[in-house]
Amino acid sequence: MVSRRYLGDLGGEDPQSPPTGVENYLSGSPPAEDLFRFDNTPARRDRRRVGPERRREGADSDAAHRREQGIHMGQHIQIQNFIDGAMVPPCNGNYMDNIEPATGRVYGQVPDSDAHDIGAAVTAAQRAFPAWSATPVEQRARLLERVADLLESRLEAFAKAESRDQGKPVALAKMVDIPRAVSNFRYFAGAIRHHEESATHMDGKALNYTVRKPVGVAGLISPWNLPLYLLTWKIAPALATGNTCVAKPSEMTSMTAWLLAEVLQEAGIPPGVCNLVFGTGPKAGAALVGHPEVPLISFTGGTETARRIIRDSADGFKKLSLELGGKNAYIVYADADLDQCLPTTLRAAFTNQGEVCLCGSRLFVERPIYERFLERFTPMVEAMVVGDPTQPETNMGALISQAHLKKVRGYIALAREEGGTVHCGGTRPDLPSHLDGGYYLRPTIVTGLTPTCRVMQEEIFGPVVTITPFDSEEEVIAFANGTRYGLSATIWTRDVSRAHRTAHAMDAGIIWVNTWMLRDLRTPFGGMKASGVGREGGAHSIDFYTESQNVCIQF
Ligand SMILES: NC(=O)C1=CN([C@@H]2O[C@H](COP(=O)(O)OP(=O)(O)OC[C@H]3O[C@@H](n4cnc5c(N)ncnc54)[C@H](O)[C@@H]3O)[C@@H](O)[C@H]2O)C=CC1
Ligand SMILES: O=C(O)/C=C/C=C(\O)C(=O)O
Repeated sequence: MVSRRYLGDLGGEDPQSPPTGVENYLSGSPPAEDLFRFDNTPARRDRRRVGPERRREGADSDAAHRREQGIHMGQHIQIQNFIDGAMVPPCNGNYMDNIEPATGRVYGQVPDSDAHDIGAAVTAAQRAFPAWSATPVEQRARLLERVADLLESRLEAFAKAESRDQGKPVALAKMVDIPRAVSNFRYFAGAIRHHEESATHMDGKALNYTVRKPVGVAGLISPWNLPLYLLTWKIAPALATGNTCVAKPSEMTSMTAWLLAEVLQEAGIPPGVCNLVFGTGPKAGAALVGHPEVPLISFTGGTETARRIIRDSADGFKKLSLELGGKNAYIVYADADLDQCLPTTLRAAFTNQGEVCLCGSRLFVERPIYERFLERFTPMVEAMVVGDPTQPETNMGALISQAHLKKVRGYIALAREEGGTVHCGGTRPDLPSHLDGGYYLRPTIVTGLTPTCRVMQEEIFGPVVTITPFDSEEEVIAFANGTRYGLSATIWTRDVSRAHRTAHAMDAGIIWVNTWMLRDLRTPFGGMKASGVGREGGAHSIDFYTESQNVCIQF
C-alpha cells in the first residue's frame, strides 16, 4: 500500500508513476485503531494491470488456484523445492511435518533438504547468471512488476496461506505482509530503473566512472515471523540488480515461498534465476552459507544464528548483510500526545503477536504520567481479541510454535523471579475446542523490573512488554542504550529539540518519533551492535547486491 499523502508529494496519482517506496500501513493511516479492528477493508491500491492480461493469467493459473484452495480446504500439502524453474522433491526424499500454529496440527510436509539440493540450486543459479545479468534493466524491471501484479491479484489466497502457516491474523497478512511483498517487487523494479552512478573529473587530467556489477549467486536466508514480506525484501533487490539467487526460507514457514515459486514461473522469470530450497538452518541453511560459489549472504533472523553464519562464511570472504534481533526502547515523555501514542503503542508492542524485530518491547514512561499511562493502556491491552487467526475480529493469533510459546512463557516466569509484577496477561485465553492445540498467549505487561535484569536485556520476540518509569532525559537514554542490541527506538514528545537530542543519542539504526513502523523503502534499514551488520533498503540494497568497479581514464 502506498501512502496517498506521499504519492501526492512525489508524483501524483498517475498509476504509471514509479513506486515511491513509502509504506504506511503499519503507521496510523489507515488509523492506528483500524489495525486492531481489522475490518478487512479492501486494499486501496491502484491496480496497473489490464483486462486481457488478467484473463490470460486466469486461464494459466488454474492449477495454482486449485493448490491455493487446497491449503484453505485443509488438504495435506507437500511442498517441493523450486530449482531451475521446476518443482522437485528433495534429493534425500525426506520431509518434515508442517504444523499449523493455530491448532497445533500437522497440515502438510516440507522438504528436509540438504547440501545436495543446495548444490543443485546453486548450479542452476550459476547457469542462469550470465543471461540474467545481461538482461536489459527495463526487461528485468518489467518481469519484477509482473511478479508484483500476480502476487497482488492473489492477495486473499496468499494472506490466508501466510496466516495458516505462521499463526498471524489473516487480516494482518492481508493488510501488511502480502501488500509489502508486492511493494518489495514494485519498489526495486522502479529503483533499478532510476539508479544512476556519477562520474568524477580529475582537474582536466582524468575521468573516473563507476559501474555496478551483480555479485553472482545470492544466498538469501529468511525467518518465520514475516515470511513472504522478508523473503521478497531480499529476492526483489537481488534479482533487480542482476543476480540470480538461492533462497532458504524458514523451515517453519515455507508455504507462501512455495506459492511464490508458481508466481515466478507464471511471470516468466527464467529457470534458475530464483531457486527456493526448503529445509532446516543447520542443514540446508549452513550448506548455502558454506557454498564456495555463493559470494553473498543476506540473512534475517536470530543474533546467535548470525554469529554462526559469520564464522561459516569467513573462509569465503563473503559479502554479508545481517538483520538481527532487537530489544527496542520505546520512550514516552510526559508531554506526549497520549491519544496518538496509546493506539500506536498497542501496535508497536503486539502486532504479529510481538514477533517483529522492531516491536517496542521496553516501554519507558516519564514518571509524571506513568500511572496515567498504565491506567489508559492496560484496558486497551486487556480488550485485545486473541484467538482464531481466520476471524476478522482477531487482533492477535497464535505464536509460531510450541517451543517458542514455552520460551516466551519462560520469560514471564523469569520476570516474577526477577522481582517483576505481571500487570496483565501472561495466561492462555479461553478458546473454542478446535483451537486447543494452538500456541496462544494473552498480551502481557510486566512492571517493576530493573533495566539490567534478563527480561529487560534478552529478546523475547513475543507478546510481552515491560513498562518502566524514568525521571530524566539522561536516565532514559542510559536505559535505552543499556542493552547489547541496537535495532530501533521510538520517542514520543511534543518538544522538537528533545526529540532530536534523544534520537541523536540512541545507539540504534532506526528511530521513530511520534510514530512506529512508518516505513519508506528508500531509507537505510538495519541495526547497530548485536542487531546487525550492514543496511538494506533503497540505494543501500543496490550497493549491497552489487560490486562497484571504478574505471579511471587518463586524458
Ligand atoms: N528478524 C528477527 O529479528 C528474528 C529474530 N529471531 C530471534 O531468534 C530466535 C530464534 O529463532 P529461530 O527461528 O531459531 O531463528 P533463526 O535465526 O534460527 O532462523 C532464521 C533463519 O536462519 C536459518 N538458519 C538457522 N541456523 C542456520 C545456520 N546455521 N546457517 C544458516 N541458516 C540458518 C533458519 O532456518 C531460518 O531460515 C527467536 O526466538 C527470536 O528471538 C527469530 C526470527 C527472526
Ligand atoms: O523491513 C521491514 O519493514 C521490517 C523488517 C522486520 C524484520 O526484519 C523482522 O521482524 O525480522
